Amino acid sequence: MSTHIGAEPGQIAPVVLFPGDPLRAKWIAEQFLEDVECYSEVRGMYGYTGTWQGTPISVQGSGIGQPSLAIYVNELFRDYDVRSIIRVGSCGALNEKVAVRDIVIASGACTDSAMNRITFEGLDYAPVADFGLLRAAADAAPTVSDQPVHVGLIYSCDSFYASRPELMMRMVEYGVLAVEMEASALYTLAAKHGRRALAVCTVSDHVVTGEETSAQERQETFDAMVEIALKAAVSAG
Ligand SMILES: O=P(O)(O)O[C@H]1O[C@H](CO)[C@@H](O)[C@H]1O
Ligand SMILES: O=c1cc[nH]c(=O)[nH]1
Repeated sequence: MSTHIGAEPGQIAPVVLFPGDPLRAKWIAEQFLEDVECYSEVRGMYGYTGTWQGTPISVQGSGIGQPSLAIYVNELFRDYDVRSIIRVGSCGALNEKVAVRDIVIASGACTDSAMNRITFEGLDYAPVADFGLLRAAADAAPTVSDQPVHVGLIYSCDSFYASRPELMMRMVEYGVLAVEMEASALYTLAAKHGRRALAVCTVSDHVVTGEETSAQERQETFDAMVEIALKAAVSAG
């Protein structure tokens, strides 16, 4: 067992779907996987392993924010030899071309986090998705749903309630599509460990217009994102 995950070696599949919300992990396991076992309830950050169309898949909650996510990513790669992690998250749209309920596949993730600054000192590292997973997800998207899909940059922000929202809008001037709180650390740690990572997010609200989805809509639209992630995981091998 690792420090924060209560699984024995071998209980976690090589591919992990990785929502922020541990109850979304439970929902994904119940809705999409067969022969499911719960391998961890430590801190209520549920982890499950099952199969999807015959392929072993795990789903693990990451918690909110990069420090929390980084704990689980490090332990999944280091202690459980996980090969690929696909974040399935919610995000806020940042420009008028992206609408609520659209899907955003993050080719790269900007951040205001100090985590990379400490690692890279004065250098700016560019955290990017694994290209094989990215291509597989983009190819899978139209086969799953007719929800619009955007591939591009997102912004992993440390603050949900930003004290300086004008800085978030500066990201928009440079083509950033959406804001969430985890992908940048996920991509950086995957690079460090020589593993693969991707973030597929559903737009749950619009930061500019204030439009929001209802809880029921969130549940229904999250379906497509999960299916895209599962298809990408299987087809990218
Ligand atoms: O829905 P999840 O995956 O948690 O993702 C988004 O939702 C949380 C904020 O409400 C942050 O974790 C953000 O990244
Ligand atoms: O606006 C949003 C929506 C989801 N997640 C975020 O971090 N921000």
